Amino acid sequence: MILDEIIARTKVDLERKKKEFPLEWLGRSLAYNPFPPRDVHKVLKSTKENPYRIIAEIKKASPSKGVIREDFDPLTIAKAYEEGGADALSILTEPHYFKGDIEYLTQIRRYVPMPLLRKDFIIDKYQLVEALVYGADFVLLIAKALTRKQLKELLEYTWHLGMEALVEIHDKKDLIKAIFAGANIIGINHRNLETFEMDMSLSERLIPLIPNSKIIVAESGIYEHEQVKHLHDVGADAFLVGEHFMRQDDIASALKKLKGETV
Ligand SMILES: O=C(O)c1ccccc1NCC(=O)[C@H](O)[C@H](O)COP(=O)(O)O
Repeated sequence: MILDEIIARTKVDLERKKKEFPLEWLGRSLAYNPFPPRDVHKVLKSTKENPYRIIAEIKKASPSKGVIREDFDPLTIAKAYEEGGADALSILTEPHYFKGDIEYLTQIRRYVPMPLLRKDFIIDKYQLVEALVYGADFVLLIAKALTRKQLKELLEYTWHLGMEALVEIHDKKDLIKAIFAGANIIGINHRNLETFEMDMSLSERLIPLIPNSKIIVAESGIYEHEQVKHLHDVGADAFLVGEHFMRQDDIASALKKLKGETV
């Protein structure tokens, strides 16, 4: 089970980090934090003027695809996303399976204006403080990786720190967890994180069950404008896209095309 494996590895790293840099130490650096979190609601909610909100992902590798992009410079990619009109960036910070690095958040935050998502396997409040210190505006919380109680506690602590969370679901059980925890932003991941199977009709089935007040993000397997248009028509506000962009030479043009702009 890959998700269990990633979480077990994350726990080992976490114990080491907590010894090396105790929470009190990390917390102290918040006094000098140059990166207060920014409002992500207004950039992710679809409007008439800007219907297709894009969260563009920076990821070198993944368990299902291996290395996706050899020529990988996170800041260059972030700038291309800015040029293409991305609304927010999703930055993989998990080091072993996605070849990410938490330092990418700080590097990118200095140079691009869009809100940043810390995309990782968050199971502990320590990682939320870390996300804030390194410059994240919002974090990923995966419903399947957490109990109801854990999800609620982590979500509330995220808000306490002034950040937001994208709460990711893959079925009705996850959705119920997300609603009970009080999630404002719900991501429907078309990818099953255990089997890697894709179900592109999942958004169609789950969106009608989500209260209107929530911001809805369609995640994974998105590569053409027709898909974005269809998912928007069934109620999605924003679209999380990784692999498609990571495989492009001209990332900015690919982003514009995905939004339906003529390039
Ligand atoms: O993608 C994987 O192999 C994976 C495995 C285990 C946990 C998470 C995983 N991926 C995270 C994601 O779902 C994607 O990075 C994200 O939604 C973007 O998807 P895509 O556009 O298909 O790269």
